[in-house]
Amino acid sequence: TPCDDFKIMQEAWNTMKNEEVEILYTVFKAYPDIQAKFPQFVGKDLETIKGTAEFAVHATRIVSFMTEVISLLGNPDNLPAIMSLLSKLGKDHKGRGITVKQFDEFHEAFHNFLHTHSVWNDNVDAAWHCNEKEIRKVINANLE
Ligand code: HEM
Repeated sequence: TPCDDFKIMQEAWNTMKNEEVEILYTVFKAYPDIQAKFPQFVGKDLETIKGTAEFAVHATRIVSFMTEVISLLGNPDNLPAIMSLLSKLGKDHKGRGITVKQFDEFHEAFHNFLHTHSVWNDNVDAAWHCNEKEIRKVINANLE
């Protein structure tokens, strides 16, 4: 299955994973309701907060989480670790009042970011979608 092509997914991600600030900026720009859930960013001008240390710190938290999960893919021994990371992410965000709909929005904006990178192609896309589907299932089950 395309899910087994996790290596091409990891290689593609490695070329983008240090664009933390651009990734969070893309998401906030497309969906101000996501920005509004952050006590430290609510009501502030996105262009201004983009350059702050706080913004970089939080962007790096999110993107490092993705890197951690993506790195663990492909080894069945890592499945319990992946499940526990994703369940915790879902539960912690549920506790903050964040919805599946907002994760869908995040997902869509994040994909717009991914697709604008030259490394993206049909093989990366297939591997990404297959793995992501499984990942989202676990997060959603804990958000609901
Ligand atoms: C869907 C919209 C999302 C909203 C509204 C949201 C909101 C938040 C908020 C308010 C915090 C706490 C910030 C703080 O304490 O300074 C947080 C923490 C965090 N978020 Fe999100 N988040 C979203 C999606 C995501 C996604 C997609 C990921 C990763 C794939 C993620 C990863 C994290 C991590 C790793 C933390 C820090 C650990 C924690 O406290 O749970 N978030 N998020």
